Amino acid sequence: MATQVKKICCLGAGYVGGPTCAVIAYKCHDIDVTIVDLNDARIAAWNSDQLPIYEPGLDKIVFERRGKNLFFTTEVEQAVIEADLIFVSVNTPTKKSGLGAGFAADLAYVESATRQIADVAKSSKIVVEKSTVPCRTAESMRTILEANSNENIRFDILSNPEFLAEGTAINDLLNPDRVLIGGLQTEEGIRAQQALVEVYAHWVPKDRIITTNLWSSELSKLAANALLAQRISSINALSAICEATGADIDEVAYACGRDSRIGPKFLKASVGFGGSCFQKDILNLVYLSEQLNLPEVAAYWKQVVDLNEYQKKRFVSRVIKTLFNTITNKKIAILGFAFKKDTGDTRESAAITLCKDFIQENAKVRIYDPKVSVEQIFLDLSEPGVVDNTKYLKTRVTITKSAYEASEDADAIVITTEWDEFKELDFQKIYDQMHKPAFIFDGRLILDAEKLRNIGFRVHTIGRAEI
Ligand SMILES: NC(=O)c1ccc[n+]([C@@H]2O[C@H](COP(=O)([O-])OP(=O)(O)OC[C@H]3O[C@@H](n4cnc5c(N)ncnc54)[C@H](O)[C@@H]3O)[C@@H](O)[C@H]2O)c1
Ligand SMILES: O=c1ccn([C@@H]2O[C@H](COP(=O)(O)OP(=O)(O)O[C@H]3O[C@H](CO)[C@@H](O)[C@H](O)[C@H]3O)[C@@H](O)[C@H]2O)c(=O)[nH]1
Repeated sequence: MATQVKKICCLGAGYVGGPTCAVIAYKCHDIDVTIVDLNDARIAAWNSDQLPIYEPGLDKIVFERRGKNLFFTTEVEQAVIEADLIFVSVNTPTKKSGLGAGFAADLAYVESATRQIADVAKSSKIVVEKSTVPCRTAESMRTILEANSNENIRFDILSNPEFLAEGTAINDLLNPDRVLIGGLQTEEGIRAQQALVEVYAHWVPKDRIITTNLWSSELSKLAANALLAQRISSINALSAICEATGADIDEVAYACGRDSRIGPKFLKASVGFGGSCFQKDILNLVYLSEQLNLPEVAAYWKQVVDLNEYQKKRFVSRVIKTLFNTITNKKIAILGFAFKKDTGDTRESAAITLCKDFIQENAKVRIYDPKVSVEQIFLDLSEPGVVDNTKYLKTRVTITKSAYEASEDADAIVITTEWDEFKELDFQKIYDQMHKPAFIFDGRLILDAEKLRNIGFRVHTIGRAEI
């Protein structure tokens, strides 16, 4: 018989912990879900009308269950003591210093969360690794937890990586392609695995709940992200060939994607992938491969990230070259700052690299994004440690309230995020208020180039030759 889970605690109220556990509360009224975080402001926001993250459909779910079987608190100890299953959903950023800096995942938050559980638990717990971690991290967690268990307390450890994508998180959680649960293949491990299967089975068909051993589960998360990012780097590499030959990347992607072995998804050329996961997780895989003395494997995956950097730089060069090899004091309207549409998240957004490069070239950058705050944009563009960088930035960067305001007197528009509202803009109005020649660089292939050319724009699209 599987243990029945009645109380869940989630350590980490971020982009994953918040939506994931809110959906569990929404679908499992018989389970109490408490999401905890060390960050007071974040928890206060989860308890307010203005949630700390923007995600379509999230408000409805949180507002419906909050205070009933969904709770947000900074009282970590109490929540851990009461829970029978604990998700560890803390951040695992790339290490900035020390061994493996720039590649390895920083596991300090995972370890401290694990120690916290070991320190305060007074009864047996199922501990679930939700964060994305290097393969075999569960072993270190188990060692820490087992060193603190006794005849009255045992800890079972599971790996349950999250596959949601930002912007579609709620739909991804409500209708997942699969849920992956890895466990030790012992009697107790399998029992713990089944307990978590039963939680998801409240709404996920059982044939979509995959159970594997711990290490396959951990590695599958890194592998899935590496494979997805590899598709984008592949299509972006082809976009460079299209620009040089007259082939059209959307047509190439469509033609290739119609092969059922390839499939149509994740073949959209862009200014480069962003987000908190792809780069971090591939670098993590590169580091793991090197640690395993597999340098050829490491080099193979590293190329996916290198190509992504190349794509961003290639796009910047195209803009500068087209604007007569200088953008000094030219006004460039940047439409979109988030790393993709339908999120306010800017982590590793290609727009950051592009804006920094334009500022380096002394351009005046006017940025509009429907969901990213002014403070966040300045934070992303500032260079830590450089004195008065913010003061300088304010002379170069203007954040506007609309795409129209951003493009006033601009020399060029650069589309960096594929927000739907950019497709609906009145481009005649925009053209009329821009310097001439008026340039548009579509880094997301969302605009009708023909229509824009008829208005008078000079249009440059990623993956298409200049006309
Ligand atoms: N963002 C995504 O779309 C996504 C998707 C799948 C997996 N992941 C993975 O999930 C993990 C979390 O990502 P995220 O985007 O939610 O990160 P995040 O930074 O938004 O949230 C992590 C939260 O954990 C909190 N925290 C750290 N240590 C804690 C502790 N000991 N106790 C309580 N709270 C603590 C932090 O204050 C922070 O609010 C990462 O490993 C990430 O790779 C992220
Ligand atoms: O065809 C495509 C698809 C995506 N992107 C870009 O790739 C980045 C990542 O997009 P996406 O994968 O949709 O969003 P994430 O929220 O980063 O989700 C990825 O990373 C998560 C964190 O690990 C995983 O859980 C998800 O399964 C995985 O899709 C964004 O900049 C997109 O604009 C493209 O350029 N072309």
